[in-house]
Amino acid sequence: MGDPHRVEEIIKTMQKAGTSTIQVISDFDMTLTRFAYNGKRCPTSHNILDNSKLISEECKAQLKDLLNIYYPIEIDSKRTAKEKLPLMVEWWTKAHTLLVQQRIRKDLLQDVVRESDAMLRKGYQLFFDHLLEHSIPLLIFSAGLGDVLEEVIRQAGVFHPNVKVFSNYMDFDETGVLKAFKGELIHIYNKREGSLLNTGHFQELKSRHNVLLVGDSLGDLTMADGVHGMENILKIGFLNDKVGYYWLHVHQSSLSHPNKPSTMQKVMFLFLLRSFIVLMHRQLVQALFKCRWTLTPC
Ligand SMILES: Nc1ccn([C@@H]2O[C@H](COP(=O)(O)O)[C@@H](O)[C@H]2O)c(=O)n1
Repeated sequence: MGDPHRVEEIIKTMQKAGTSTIQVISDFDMTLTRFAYNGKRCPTSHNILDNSKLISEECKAQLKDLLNIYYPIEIDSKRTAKEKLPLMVEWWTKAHTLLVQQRIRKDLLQDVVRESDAMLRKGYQLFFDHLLEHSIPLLIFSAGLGDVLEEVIRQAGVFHPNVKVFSNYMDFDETGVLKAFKGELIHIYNKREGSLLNTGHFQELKSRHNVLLVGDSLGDLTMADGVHGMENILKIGFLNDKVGYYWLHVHQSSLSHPNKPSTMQKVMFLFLLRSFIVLMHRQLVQALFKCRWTLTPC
């Protein structure tokens, strides 16, 4: 936390305002799902499909090549969002074109998810159930694959009525074969609540001015842009491998990412480290003395 006092203030204000004023906006991949389990990377909603039996070996190799080219760009903290945006659109477009060529069958998506290593984050049950219990809307904004991620949530038994997903959805033909993707492409830099509200489906959100925002990348920071009359926002970022301290640099007020230390913090740290070493040394000397006294017969 950049400013723990401010975070505490926000939490207290939100608690006082009550559950009827809150909405939760969350990213999906690597935020609601696990980043790794037993030392192994968990799949994104795209990866679930990419690595499945529905994709030919040749296509798998092509999708992997794309991942190897574009993922390092996605997490490169030296490039600006402006620089990355066209490249991300390029990645998503190429990958979706390849997926469409695979003639994926809708009725097999359930199996693919069941056979995958997809896993919701530890504590997900409590999180989803608690929001339902208090009728708090959970909006999931994902640049992943809507049909796949919905299935992950459904199979985990937490696709409650208060959960709304905003993502890339597949368009199937009358025989249930993938023919295209519906609507505007959603990538990591255009996830916004504003576009949802314009559809008129979520009028109830207009009275919810307090937001809990959860994500893991820079693009996720703007997911609440467009929330009407926002009063308080608490942003929680998961530090996976997307150099997360930038979250704090941008929004110092309410994040739980490790920050890049200031000079003052470095001086404090060195001072504390020195005090700790001196103390340990003293205790060690005392212990040695004590030891000698105990061992020496009177
Ligand atoms: N072909 C692709 C394209 C993107 N990804 C990953 O999906 C993530 C987006 O999903 P969110 O729920 O986090 O919005 C993104 O971080 C990409 O790394 C992919 O795996 N394959």
